[in-house]
Amino acid sequence: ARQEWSMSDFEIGRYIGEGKFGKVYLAREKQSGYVVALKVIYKAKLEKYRFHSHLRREIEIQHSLNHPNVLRLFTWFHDEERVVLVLEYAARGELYKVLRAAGCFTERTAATYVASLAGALAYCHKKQVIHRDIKPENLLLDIEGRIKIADFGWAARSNAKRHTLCGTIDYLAPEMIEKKAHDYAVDNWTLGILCYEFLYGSPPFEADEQDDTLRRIVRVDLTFPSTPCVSSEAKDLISKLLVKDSSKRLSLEDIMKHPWIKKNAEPSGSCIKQREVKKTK
Ligand SMILES: CC[C@@H](NC(=O)c1cc2[nH]nc(NC(=O)c3ccc(N4CCN(C)CC4)cc3)c2s1)c1ccccc1
Repeated sequence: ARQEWSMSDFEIGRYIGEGKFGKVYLAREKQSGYVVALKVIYKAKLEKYRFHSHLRREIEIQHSLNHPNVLRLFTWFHDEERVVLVLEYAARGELYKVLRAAGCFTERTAATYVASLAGALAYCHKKQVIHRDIKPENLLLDIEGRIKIADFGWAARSNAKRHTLCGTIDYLAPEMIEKKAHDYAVDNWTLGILCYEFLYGSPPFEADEQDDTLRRIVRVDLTFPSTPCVSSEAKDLISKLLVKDSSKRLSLEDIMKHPWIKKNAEPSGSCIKQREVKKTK
Protein backbone atom coordinates (compact mmCIF):
# COMPACT_ATOMS: atom_id res chain seq x y z
CA ALA A 1 0.00 0.00 0.00
CA ARG A 2 1.20 3.54 -0.62
CA GLN A 3 3.02 4.58 2.52
CA GLU A 4 2.17 8.02 3.88
CA TRP A 5 5.56 9.72 4.18
CA SER A 6 6.37 12.37 6.79
CA MET A 7 9.41 14.38 7.88
CA SER A 8 10.06 11.84 10.65
CA ASP A 9 10.98 9.27 7.96
CA PHE A 10 14.07 11.34 7.13
CA GLU A 11 17.21 12.55 8.84
CA ILE A 12 17.49 16.15 7.64
CA GLY A 13 20.99 17.18 6.55
CA ARG A 14 22.47 20.47 5.42
CA TYR A 15 20.60 23.17 3.59
CA ILE A 16 21.64 22.90 -0.08
CA GLY A 17 19.74 25.51 -1.96
CA GLU A 18 16.70 27.64 -2.34
CA GLY A 19 14.39 29.18 -4.90
CA LYS A 20 11.44 31.54 -4.72
CA PHE A 21 9.04 29.18 -2.99
CA GLY A 22 11.14 26.80 -1.05
CA LYS A 23 14.34 25.56 0.45
CA VAL A 24 16.13 22.33 -0.43
CA TYR A 25 17.80 20.14 2.19
CA LEU A 26 19.97 17.08 1.89
CA ALA A 27 18.24 14.19 3.67
CA ARG A 28 18.54 10.47 4.26
CA GLU A 29 15.54 8.14 4.36
CA LYS A 30 15.95 6.29 7.68
CA GLN A 31 14.85 2.77 6.62
CA SER A 32 16.82 2.51 3.37
CA GLY A 33 19.62 5.00 4.08
CA TYR A 34 18.81 6.43 0.63
CA VAL A 35 20.07 10.01 0.18
CA VAL A 36 17.55 12.45 -1.31
CA ALA A 37 16.93 16.18 -1.61
CA LEU A 38 13.86 17.49 0.21
CA LYS A 39 12.29 20.59 -1.28
CA VAL A 40 10.24 22.20 1.48
CA ILE A 41 7.57 24.70 0.41
CA TYR A 42 5.58 26.64 3.00
CA LYS A 43 1.82 26.64 2.43
CA ALA A 44 1.60 30.22 3.71
CA LYS A 45 3.84 31.25 0.79
CA LEU A 46 1.66 29.27 -1.63
CA GLU A 47 -1.45 31.07 -0.39
CA LYS A 48 0.22 34.48 -0.61
CA TYR A 49 1.34 33.99 -4.23
CA ARG A 50 -1.68 31.87 -5.27
CA PHE A 51 0.77 29.20 -6.31
CA HIS A 52 -1.25 26.02 -5.67
CA SER A 53 -2.10 25.19 -9.29
CA HIS A 54 1.53 25.91 -10.24
CA LEU A 55 2.87 23.51 -7.63
CA ARG A 56 0.25 20.90 -8.45
CA ARG A 57 1.31 21.03 -12.12
CA GLU A 58 5.02 20.89 -11.16
CA ILE A 59 4.39 17.77 -9.03
CA GLU A 60 2.14 16.05 -11.57
CA ILE A 61 4.56 16.76 -14.44
CA GLN A 62 7.85 15.92 -12.71
CA HIS A 63 6.38 12.80 -11.08
CA SER A 64 5.31 11.49 -14.48
CA LEU A 65 8.80 11.80 -15.99
CA ASN A 66 11.47 9.12 -15.75
CA HIS A 67 14.64 9.92 -17.76
CA PRO A 68 18.35 9.83 -16.80
CA ASN A 69 18.68 13.57 -17.49
CA VAL A 70 15.50 14.69 -15.72
CA LEU A 71 15.74 15.04 -11.94
CA ARG A 72 13.41 12.44 -10.42
CA LEU A 73 10.55 13.42 -8.14
CA PHE A 74 10.17 10.19 -6.12
CA THR A 75 7.18 11.24 -3.99
CA TRP A 76 5.71 14.09 -1.98
CA PHE A 77 3.79 14.69 1.24
CA HIS A 78 2.44 17.59 3.28
CA ASP A 79 1.68 18.51 6.87
CA GLU A 80 -0.17 21.51 8.31
CA GLU A 81 2.32 24.12 7.21
CA ARG A 82 4.48 22.57 4.49
CA VAL A 83 4.45 20.66 1.20
CA VAL A 84 7.58 18.49 0.81
CA LEU A 85 8.89 17.10 -2.50
CA VAL A 86 11.24 14.11 -2.24
CA LEU A 87 13.69 14.66 -5.11
CA GLU A 88 16.71 12.87 -6.52
CA TYR A 89 19.96 14.21 -4.99
CA ALA A 90 22.35 15.73 -7.55
CA ALA A 91 25.66 15.56 -5.73
CA ARG A 92 27.70 17.97 -7.90
CA GLY A 93 25.21 20.78 -7.54
CA GLU A 94 24.17 23.61 -9.82
CA LEU A 95 25.56 23.63 -13.34
CA TYR A 96 25.71 27.43 -13.51
CA LYS A 97 28.14 27.56 -10.57
CA VAL A 98 30.38 25.00 -12.32
CA LEU A 99 30.13 27.06 -15.53
CA ARG A 100 30.95 30.35 -13.77
CA ALA A 101 33.91 28.69 -11.99
CA ALA A 102 35.21 27.20 -15.26
CA GLY A 103 34.48 30.33 -17.32
CA CYS A 104 33.41 28.14 -20.23
CA PHE A 105 33.30 24.43 -21.06
CA THR A 106 35.35 22.41 -23.54
CA GLU A 107 33.58 21.41 -26.76
CA ARG A 108 33.45 17.81 -25.45
CA THR A 109 31.70 18.86 -22.22
CA ALA A 110 29.37 21.33 -24.00
CA ALA A 111 28.41 18.77 -26.68
CA THR A 112 27.83 16.10 -24.02
CA TYR A 113 25.47 18.37 -22.07
CA VAL A 114 23.65 19.55 -25.22
CA ALA A 115 23.17 15.93 -26.38
CA SER A 116 21.87 14.92 -22.92
CA LEU A 117 19.47 17.88 -22.82
CA ALA A 118 18.25 17.17 -26.37
CA GLY A 119 17.53 13.58 -25.31
CA ALA A 120 15.73 14.71 -22.16
CA LEU A 121 13.68 17.30 -24.05
CA ALA A 122 12.77 14.80 -26.80
CA TYR A 123 11.49 12.52 -24.01
CA CYS A 124 9.54 15.39 -22.37
CA HIS A 125 8.04 16.50 -25.69
CA LYS A 126 6.94 12.91 -26.40
CA LYS A 127 5.07 13.17 -23.08
CA GLN A 128 3.52 16.50 -24.18
CA VAL A 129 5.63 18.45 -21.66
CA ILE A 130 7.35 21.73 -22.53
CA HIS A 131 9.79 22.81 -19.82
CA ARG A 132 9.97 26.46 -21.00
CA ASP A 133 12.51 27.45 -18.38
CA ILE A 134 15.67 25.55 -19.28
CA LYS A 135 18.50 27.74 -17.99
CA PRO A 136 21.77 26.99 -16.17
CA GLU A 137 20.10 27.77 -12.80
CA ASN A 138 17.68 24.89 -13.37
CA LEU A 139 20.34 22.38 -14.38
CA LEU A 140 22.11 20.17 -11.87
CA LEU A 141 24.94 17.62 -12.04
CA ASP A 142 24.84 14.21 -10.40
CA ILE A 143 27.84 12.42 -8.83
CA GLU A 144 28.98 11.16 -12.27
CA GLY A 145 28.73 14.65 -13.75
CA ARG A 146 25.55 13.83 -15.71
CA ILE A 147 23.26 16.78 -16.34
CA LYS A 148 19.75 16.82 -14.79
CA ILE A 149 16.88 19.15 -15.66
CA ALA A 150 15.31 20.31 -12.38
CA ASP A 151 12.53 22.64 -11.23
CA PHE A 152 9.49 22.08 -13.43
CA GLY A 153 7.81 25.09 -11.85
CA TRP A 154 7.24 26.67 -15.27
CA ALA A 155 6.65 23.49 -17.24
CA ALA A 156 3.35 23.08 -19.03
CA ARG A 157 1.31 20.52 -20.88
CA SER A 158 1.52 21.31 -24.60
CA ASN A 159 -1.88 23.03 -24.81
CA ALA A 160 -0.98 25.66 -22.22
CA LYS A 161 -1.11 29.21 -23.50
CA ARG A 162 0.18 31.08 -20.45
CA HIS A 163 2.43 33.96 -21.45
CA THR A 164 3.65 35.45 -18.21
CA LEU A 165 7.30 36.37 -18.74
CA CYS A 166 9.22 34.49 -16.06
CA GLY A 167 12.74 34.69 -14.69
CA THR A 168 15.86 35.56 -16.66
CA ILE A 169 14.95 36.96 -20.08
CA ASP A 170 18.20 35.83 -21.75
CA TYR A 171 16.63 32.46 -22.54
CA LEU A 172 13.28 33.67 -23.85
CA ALA A 173 12.51 32.73 -27.45
CA PRO A 174 11.24 35.49 -29.77
CA GLU A 175 7.72 34.05 -29.92
CA MET A 176 7.48 34.19 -26.11
CA ILE A 177 8.51 37.86 -26.15
CA GLU A 178 6.15 38.66 -29.01
CA LYS A 179 3.43 36.77 -27.11
CA LYS A 180 2.72 34.49 -30.04
CA ALA A 181 1.45 31.00 -29.34
CA HIS A 182 4.56 29.11 -28.38
CA ASP A 183 5.10 25.42 -28.79
CA TYR A 184 7.77 22.84 -28.12
CA ALA A 185 10.27 24.73 -30.31
CA VAL A 186 10.93 27.23 -27.48
CA ASP A 187 12.99 24.51 -25.82
CA ASN A 188 15.02 24.07 -29.05
CA TRP A 189 15.77 27.80 -29.09
CA THR A 190 16.85 27.62 -25.44
CA LEU A 191 19.17 24.72 -26.26
CA GLY A 192 20.89 27.05 -28.77
CA ILE A 193 21.25 29.71 -26.07
CA LEU A 194 22.70 27.15 -23.64
CA CYS A 195 25.13 25.71 -26.21
CA TYR A 196 26.44 29.23 -26.88
CA GLU A 197 26.70 29.96 -23.15
CA PHE A 198 28.51 26.67 -22.44
CA LEU A 199 31.13 27.55 -25.08
CA TYR A 200 31.50 31.32 -24.57
CA GLY A 201 30.60 31.64 -20.87
CA SER A 202 27.68 34.05 -21.34
CA PRO A 203 24.40 33.96 -23.32
CA PRO A 204 24.45 35.38 -26.90
CA PHE A 205 22.04 38.31 -26.53
CA GLU A 206 23.20 39.60 -23.16
CA ALA A 207 23.08 43.40 -22.85
CA ASP A 208 23.23 45.94 -20.02
CA GLU A 209 19.59 46.99 -20.49
CA GLN A 210 16.74 44.45 -20.62
CA ASP A 211 15.21 46.26 -23.61
CA ASP A 212 18.45 45.84 -25.55
CA THR A 213 18.44 42.10 -24.78
CA LEU A 214 14.81 41.80 -25.94
CA ARG A 215 15.65 43.76 -29.13
CA ARG A 216 18.68 41.56 -29.82
CA ILE A 217 16.59 38.42 -29.31
CA VAL A 218 13.74 39.40 -31.64
CA ARG A 219 16.33 40.46 -34.23
CA VAL A 220 18.41 37.30 -33.58
CA ASP A 221 21.44 39.59 -33.40
CA LEU A 222 23.89 36.67 -33.13
CA THR A 223 27.65 37.23 -33.22
CA PHE A 224 30.50 34.83 -32.36
CA PRO A 225 33.47 36.37 -30.47
CA SER A 226 36.90 35.42 -31.82
CA THR A 227 37.85 34.09 -28.37
CA PRO A 228 37.49 31.51 -27.04
CA CYS A 229 38.21 29.70 -30.31
CA VAL A 230 35.11 27.62 -31.14
CA SER A 231 34.81 25.14 -34.02
CA SER A 232 32.74 26.02 -37.08
CA GLU A 233 30.61 22.91 -36.50
CA ALA A 234 29.60 24.26 -33.08
CA LYS A 235 28.70 27.64 -34.63
CA ASP A 236 26.75 25.79 -37.33
CA LEU A 237 24.62 23.98 -34.69
CA ILE A 238 23.99 27.21 -32.74
CA SER A 239 23.02 29.06 -35.94
CA LYS A 240 20.52 26.31 -36.79
CA LEU A 241 18.84 26.58 -33.36
CA LEU A 242 18.76 30.39 -32.93
CA VAL A 243 16.37 30.82 -35.83
CA LYS A 244 13.45 33.23 -35.44
CA ASP A 245 10.95 31.07 -37.34
CA SER A 246 10.33 28.33 -34.76
CA SER A 247 9.32 25.86 -37.51
CA LYS A 248 12.79 26.18 -39.06
CA ARG A 249 14.79 25.34 -35.91
CA LEU A 250 16.77 22.10 -35.92
CA SER A 251 14.68 19.33 -34.37
CA LEU A 252 15.88 17.55 -31.22
CA GLU A 253 16.50 14.40 -33.27
CA ASP A 254 18.59 16.36 -35.79
CA ILE A 255 20.59 17.94 -32.94
CA MET A 256 21.61 14.47 -31.80
CA LYS A 257 22.68 13.62 -35.38
CA HIS A 258 24.60 16.91 -35.92
CA PRO A 259 28.31 16.38 -36.84
CA TRP A 260 29.51 18.49 -33.89
CA ILE A 261 27.48 16.34 -31.45
CA LYS A 262 28.50 13.05 -33.12
CA LYS A 263 32.14 14.08 -32.94
CA ASN A 264 32.26 15.55 -29.40
CA ALA A 265 29.48 14.18 -27.17
CA GLU A 266 30.35 11.47 -24.63
CA PRO A 267 27.85 8.59 -25.12
CA SER A 268 27.77 8.00 -21.34
CA GLY A 269 26.67 11.61 -20.73
CA SER A 270 29.52 11.99 -18.24
CA CYS A 271 32.65 14.06 -18.74
CA ILE A 272 34.38 14.06 -15.38
CA LYS A 273 38.12 13.52 -15.61
CA GLN A 274 39.29 9.94 -14.87
CA ARG A 275 41.35 10.94 -11.83
CA GLU A 276 38.20 12.41 -10.19
CA VAL A 277 36.41 9.09 -10.72
CA LYS A 278 39.29 7.23 -8.96
CA LYS A 279 38.93 9.66 -5.99
CA THR A 280 35.25 8.85 -5.54
CA LYS A 281 35.77 5.06 -5.97
C1 LIG B 1 16.93 24.29 -9.54
C2 LIG B 1 16.25 25.06 -8.45
C3 LIG B 1 15.50 24.12 -7.57
N1 LIG B 1 16.44 23.20 -6.95
C4 LIG B 1 16.03 21.93 -6.71
O1 LIG B 1 14.89 21.56 -6.87
C5 LIG B 1 17.11 20.99 -6.31
C6 LIG B 1 16.96 19.62 -6.29
C7 LIG B 1 18.17 18.98 -5.94
N2 LIG B 1 18.65 17.72 -5.82
N3 LIG B 1 19.96 17.76 -5.49
C8 LIG B 1 20.33 19.06 -5.41
N4 LIG B 1 21.63 19.37 -5.12
C9 LIG B 1 22.12 20.61 -4.76
O2 LIG B 1 21.41 21.58 -4.69
C10 LIG B 1 23.58 20.72 -4.49
C11 LIG B 1 24.15 21.98 -4.43
C12 LIG B 1 25.53 22.10 -4.21
C13 LIG B 1 26.35 20.97 -4.04
N5 LIG B 1 27.72 21.09 -3.87
C14 LIG B 1 28.33 22.41 -3.76
C15 LIG B 1 29.68 22.41 -4.47
N6 LIG B 1 30.53 21.28 -4.04
C16 LIG B 1 31.83 21.32 -4.65
C17 LIG B 1 29.86 20.01 -4.35
C18 LIG B 1 28.53 19.91 -3.61
C19 LIG B 1 25.75 19.70 -4.09
C20 LIG B 1 24.36 19.59 -4.31
C21 LIG B 1 19.22 19.85 -5.68
S1 LIG B 1 18.70 21.46 -5.87
C22 LIG B 1 14.69 24.83 -6.55
C23 LIG B 1 13.53 25.41 -6.98
C24 LIG B 1 12.73 26.06 -6.07
C25 LIG B 1 13.08 26.13 -4.72
C26 LIG B 1 14.28 25.53 -4.31
C27 LIG B 1 15.09 24.88 -5.23
